[in-house]
Amino acid sequence: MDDEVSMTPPAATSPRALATEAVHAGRDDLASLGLHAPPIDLSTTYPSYDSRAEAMRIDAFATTGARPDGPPVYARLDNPTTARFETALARLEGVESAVAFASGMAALSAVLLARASQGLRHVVAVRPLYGCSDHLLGAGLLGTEVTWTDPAGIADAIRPDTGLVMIETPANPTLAEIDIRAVAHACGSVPLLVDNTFATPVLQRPLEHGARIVLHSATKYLGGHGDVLGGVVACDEAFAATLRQVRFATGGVLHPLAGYLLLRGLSTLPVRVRAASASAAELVRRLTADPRIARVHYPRIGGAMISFEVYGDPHRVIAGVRLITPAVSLGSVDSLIQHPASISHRIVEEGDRRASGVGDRLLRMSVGLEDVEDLWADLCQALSDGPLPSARSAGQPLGASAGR
Ligand code: MET
Repeated sequence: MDDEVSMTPPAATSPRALATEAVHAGRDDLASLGLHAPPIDLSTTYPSYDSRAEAMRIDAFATTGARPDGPPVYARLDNPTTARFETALARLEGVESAVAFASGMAALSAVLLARASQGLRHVVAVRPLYGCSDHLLGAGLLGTEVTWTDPAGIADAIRPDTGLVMIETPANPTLAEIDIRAVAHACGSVPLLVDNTFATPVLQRPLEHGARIVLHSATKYLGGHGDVLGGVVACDEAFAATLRQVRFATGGVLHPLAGYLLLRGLSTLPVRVRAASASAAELVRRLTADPRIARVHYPRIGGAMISFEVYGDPHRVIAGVRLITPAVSLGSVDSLIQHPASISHRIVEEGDRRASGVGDRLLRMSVGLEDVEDLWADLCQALSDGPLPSARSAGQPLGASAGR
């Protein structure tokens, strides 16, 4: 009989493709554990008969912010199930580390607190951002001071106490795109944070273009099924260590069941994003040619999010859908539609909202995995409930923006 079979998987010899990482990252040790599905560790605390060793682990975490060596002492320090999701997301974004949080807003809060704790309270940001991100920066709830600018104004807006430049591209909800590389250059030594929730690492990896921090509402495409709330920051290990310390101090941890669901979501992320994007592109083509639609927004990089402005009453479209789910949020297997001025961007002051392109007739749709003909039929009947455009005869521009 052969000698014992090695329980250690052979080291990867070459970088793996994104689709492969999506399925395997964060799971590399499973075969050696004799497992197929990742185990879920629901422990809130971890027993130890050796208080001196526990004290050392606590000191090490307080000093370094590194993931604890051995049992995590307490679930606010670390969780092995969530850590699998963090490992996998970091791999997909092509960076050393990721730190997961209870929601996207908890993740953004931790970034702002981490920079403020380093004496860098000033943020430069470009609108539009997701409405609650805009509010968190602007309301000063965390002691942040924000300067809003356009991409060309970033370099001039940076001050000695600027700790962060923040953009979202494609933007929520207008799908406006920003040249990440150009902005990263303008940032100089100030870290650029890109909210990559809409694009996902399937379509865009901001760290490859000079961004230093990537933010996700994991609730959206990463989870992918509308049943898990979470947030995650991908970055280098030095900043991840600070984020873990902030997470420990403020308690915005991701529940391990959510960590499990997010890891499971990642495995189908590339397939879901590509399939939904194909349907979105087809809907964009049809909407662009439709006389009931004033304008269609769709980013050059593609994706499954579309926005469009109607001539008629946008609330009637929301009331009229029968297959598409009339709900805020995005990135689920089912299609969702919402009116940003009423919901996702309600919290942004009306003038700022309008000035950043979030008009009252704008609708945002997250295209899911239904058959595109069924989606089109539902959109058509919902649009038909509204009045036909009078503006069209006045020769107002029709058609898509943003590269279409
Ligand atoms: C609570 S409103 C928004 C949820 C989500 N971030 C969205 O843009 O739809």
